[in-house]
Amino acid sequence: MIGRLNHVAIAVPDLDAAAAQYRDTLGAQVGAPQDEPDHGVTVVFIELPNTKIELLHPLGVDSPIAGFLEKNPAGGMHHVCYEVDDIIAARDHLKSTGARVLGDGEPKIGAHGKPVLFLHPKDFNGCLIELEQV
Ligand SMILES: CC[C@H](C(=O)O)C(=O)SCCNC(=O)CCNC(=O)[C@H](O)C(C)(C)COP(=O)(O)OP(=O)(O)OC[C@H]1O[C@@H](n2cnc3c(N)ncnc32)[C@H](O)[C@@H]1OP(=O)(O)O
Ligand SMILES: [Co+2]
Repeated sequence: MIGRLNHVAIAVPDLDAAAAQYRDTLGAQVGAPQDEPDHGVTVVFIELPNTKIELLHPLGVDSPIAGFLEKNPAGGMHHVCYEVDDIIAARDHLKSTGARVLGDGEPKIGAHGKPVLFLHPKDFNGCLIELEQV
């Protein structure tokens, strides 16, 4: 069911500083910040030869990553995103296994304009999983 690793997300306390570090210190190809108000974050994507890094910073008052940054003020690995062919079939299969699908269970459009869903980290070895239909 899960396919390619689409991205690894890192929550950061200072988005501009983290983007500059990836661009200048690590010599990576860094995109422009994208506000995603529907998800409560601003994101910056870093293109790598085999996947992407997604830098995340809270946007708005009730960002879903605010609690994570309070617990991890220097930032930290936040989630991995796997690609799936059919996000509804994946969701229904996962729910049938007892996995918790976050939110109302309906996919939202993510940063790449594709449907995404999230699975509770406590159900997957402490790792927050995002699924993106490609
Ligand atoms: C523009 C979209 C973009 C894209 O790629 O397309 C994105 O990726 S948007 C990314 C931001 N959106 C989300 O993360 C949505 C899903 N996340 C959530 O709903 C919450 O973050 C949630 C429920 C995973 C955690 O929320 P919160 O921290 O407020 O809740 P708790 O304090 O109750 O946490 C419960 C428990 O889980 C641990 N936790 C929290 N976040 C993570 C994490 N990223 N990885 C691993 N574990 C996490 C937290 O420490 C609690 O553990 P406990 O032992 O009970 O203290
Ligand atoms: Co993501």
